[in-house]
Amino acid sequence: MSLLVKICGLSTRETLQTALDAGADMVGFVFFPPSPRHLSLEAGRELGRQVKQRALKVALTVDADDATLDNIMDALSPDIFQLHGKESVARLRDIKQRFGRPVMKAVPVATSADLAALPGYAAVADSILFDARAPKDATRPGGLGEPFDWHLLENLDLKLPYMVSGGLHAGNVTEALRVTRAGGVDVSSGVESAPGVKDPEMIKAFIRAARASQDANQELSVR
Ligand SMILES: O=C(O)c1ccccc1NCC(=O)[C@H](O)[C@H](O)COP(=O)(O)O
Repeated sequence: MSLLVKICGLSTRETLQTALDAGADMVGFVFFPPSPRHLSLEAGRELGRQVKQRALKVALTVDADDATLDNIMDALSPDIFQLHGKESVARLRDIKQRFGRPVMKAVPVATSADLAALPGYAAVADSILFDARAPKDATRPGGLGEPFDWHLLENLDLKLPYMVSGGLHAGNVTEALRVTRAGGVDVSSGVESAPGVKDPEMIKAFIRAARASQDANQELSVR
């Protein structure tokens, strides 16, 4: 199966176009006011129109209520909801039923104990995004540019598609994929020149490196 590459936290027409032209499979839009990547509904509507089915639109929310999700549906019509808060398994089921969209549940990872939540989520979610657990004093649960120990996923036996994220960049994405065997990679800080400021050259370099990793790891696996 082909590797999925997600560029998250896009907020300008120019950098969204760069990600689309460079072949991103998924483009992430953050709807979380404390984030430097937060989008207004109108900005989400405008950027969503630009995607034109060239990639999957991912709406990223944190413990959002139904009214917020309704507004995002109306503005962006996302292909996937990425739920990056403390959403329960029951809430995942509720959102899937109410909005009829696949949900990707972010699972914060710091130690192996964090994987205990997986079976419950895996029974309902359509995919999992493993991300570095945010420090207790963080202003947001993700997009912090810090990796977790990828070896924690080394013996993962998950039937669901999963992505790895957290502190990825063009220089470490190959190793992250080799260790985690993830089917997708997700990046935000690692393609920014400053918090919330996406860099076109960094976006292109990350996608190039991820595609090269996919080829390299496939070669290794057939040897
Ligand atoms: O990106 C944000 O600002 C953000 C805010 C609140 C919750 C999640 C957020 N990002 C989630 C993502 O999917 C990021 O791409 C992921 O955490 C990796 O971020 P980074 O370590 O900066 O590459």
